[in-house]
Amino acid sequence: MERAEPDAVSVRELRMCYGRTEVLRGVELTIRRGEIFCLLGPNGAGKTTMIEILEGHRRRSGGEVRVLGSDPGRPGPGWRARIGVVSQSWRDHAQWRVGELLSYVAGHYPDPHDPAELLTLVGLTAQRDHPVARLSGGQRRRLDVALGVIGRPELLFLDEPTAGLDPVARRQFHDLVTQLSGTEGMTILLTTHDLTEAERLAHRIGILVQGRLITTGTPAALATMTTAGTEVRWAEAGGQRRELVEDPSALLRELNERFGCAVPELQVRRQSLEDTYLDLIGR
Ligand SMILES: Nc1ncnc2c1ncn2[C@@H]1O[C@H](COP(=O)(O)OP(=O)(O)OP(=O)(O)O)[C@@H](O)[C@H]1O
Repeated sequence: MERAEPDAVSVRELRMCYGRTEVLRGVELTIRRGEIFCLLGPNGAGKTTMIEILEGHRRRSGGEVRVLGSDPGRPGPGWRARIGVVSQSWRDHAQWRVGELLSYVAGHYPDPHDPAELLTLVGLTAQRDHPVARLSGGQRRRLDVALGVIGRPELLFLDEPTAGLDPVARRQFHDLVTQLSGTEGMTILLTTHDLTEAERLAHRIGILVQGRLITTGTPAALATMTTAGTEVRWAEAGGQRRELVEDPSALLRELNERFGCAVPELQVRRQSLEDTYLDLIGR
């Protein structure tokens, strides 16, 4: 019955106060099944608080929340096994061996992944017999992810999953998330401060500022939301010229005619998600 719920997450008028400080102020959000949704926002905006409420780890002050059809504040039996949380608490299990820990956690789920296959998927086969304490930061992060998805969750929460990873490990992690979303049809909610990561991974992005979700949209739609689209720069008459245009073709033709084929110091740059983000949070 619960599985007939069309959306993975539905949030209406969500409010959260710590004492007298209001941290979430009427958040409205829907995440469709199978979506990778990325929550962006400055430090202290309320992202972790919101994720903890959706995971059922924090009691909200007000509003309606449904996660996989249930209220995470009062989940039904079996609900917790349907969500995956990538946590760092496994570091307390430093003496466990990687493969043993994964097999132990798999034993708590009705239909878990095969631990050996999952180790291959996250690139930790060579570390199967290593104690958790001996893993590097990036390897631990992969183990965190393996532990978060071992129970084949329908919805996975990732709070700043690539913080501290080097560029190669980060790219491998992106491939892993895309693969999990594609092959398992998993819904994924992640937070990050890396806008390139958000652009690369997310089907939709939401920007949370001071406890309010001020906009949601696809990365492409958000990138051109607050500006004309393309920035063209060139040098002329001893100075720098800059124009923002929706379609640069006409301007480029005009510059070519004016200068011949080599327009001095020509730069053409699409407006990025970062431009919109900085513009929106700066307002
Ligand atoms: N347990 C708590 N008690 C009191 N205030 C808290 C608690 N947890 C978070 N806060 C406050 O709530 C606000 C939102 O914090 P939260 O961690 O949700 O933000 P965030 O968007 O995840 O930030 P960051 O990007 O820095 O991780 C902050 O002002 C923080 O100081």
